Amino acid sequence: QEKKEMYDANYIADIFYKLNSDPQDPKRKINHTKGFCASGTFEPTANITNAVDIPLLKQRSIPVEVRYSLGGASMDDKSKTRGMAIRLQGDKEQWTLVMTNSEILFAKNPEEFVQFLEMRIPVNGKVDTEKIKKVTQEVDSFRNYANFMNTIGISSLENTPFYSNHTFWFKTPKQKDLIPAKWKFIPKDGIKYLDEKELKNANKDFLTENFQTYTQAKPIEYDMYLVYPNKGDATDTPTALWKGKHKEALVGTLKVQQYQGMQCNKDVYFPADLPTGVEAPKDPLFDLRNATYGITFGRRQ
Ligand code: HEM
Repeated sequence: QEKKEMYDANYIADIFYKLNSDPQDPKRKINHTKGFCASGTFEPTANITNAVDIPLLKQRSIPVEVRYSLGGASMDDKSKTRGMAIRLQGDKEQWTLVMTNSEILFAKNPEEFVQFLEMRIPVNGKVDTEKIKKVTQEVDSFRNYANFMNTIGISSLENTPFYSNHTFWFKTPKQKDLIPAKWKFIPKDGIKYLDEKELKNANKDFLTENFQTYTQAKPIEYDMYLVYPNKGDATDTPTALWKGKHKEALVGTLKVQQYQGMQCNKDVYFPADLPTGVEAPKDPLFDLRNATYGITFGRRQ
């Protein structure tokens, strides 16, 4: 029990600082550090509120702020993990969705989350890669995450999908109980990875460069789907990969049009910022996640 209480948001913020901070730039974001900002619109599917009772989605076109990022403190766009944080700014309500290009998180609880990060902190200037390899195979969540990441490649943003990881809870017009669903944003250009030649030609800022070139002609579009669990799919952990076919609902289309510089790198995006009709996940990490974002944002001020 004592151990559990140690792993609060402050403790986890400290770990991120040990892993990712830069003494030259002490006020930078310490996870998903490199990123850029964009804007666009979200156009809900007509009548989607017949499936889920979210009044925000009655608005025909909702302005959106977007922050694309790389995982960790990587400064190289040729790394694999991507983040997309978006804020739907409706006339009356807003909805912040904070996602990565992985369908699953690497940890099912605070203990695993801490273990995953702590083993990556250099000791006497050295990262213990042997230990990381060994523990990755030993812990189910770590191994499953590593296996998932091995199935994907390095992608440009118009070819990158983004996932909620967590299962959220949705109000429907007819049922009393909320229903569980994950969400995903699937690029209309399809999910594709850079081939060897493209990788060789890409530089460490290719994501921004590609985005700016692409959006001169047209927006990058993603279809947002709710994915409903099948019988037996776990809804109480961000580590569960829901395999096979699922019932889905097309919620709407995100169109990302305008590059907006780097100013939003200073901002924070709270995954618990939800509109009427959507409720928080019931897993052991969501609240801690939000509390940690608050702490690291606070330390930047
Ligand atoms: C469960 C799935 C998770 C996803 C999909 C996710 C995704 C992201 C993304 C996309 C960002 C960058 C947001 C931005 O653009 O500013 C971010 C930031 C961050 N994440 Fe997560 N994350 C997850 C879980 C967690 C958990 C469990 C923790 C810690 C308990 C955590 C700690 C952080 C921190 C400290 C930041 C920086 C926040 C800031 O200072 O602005 N993440 N995450």
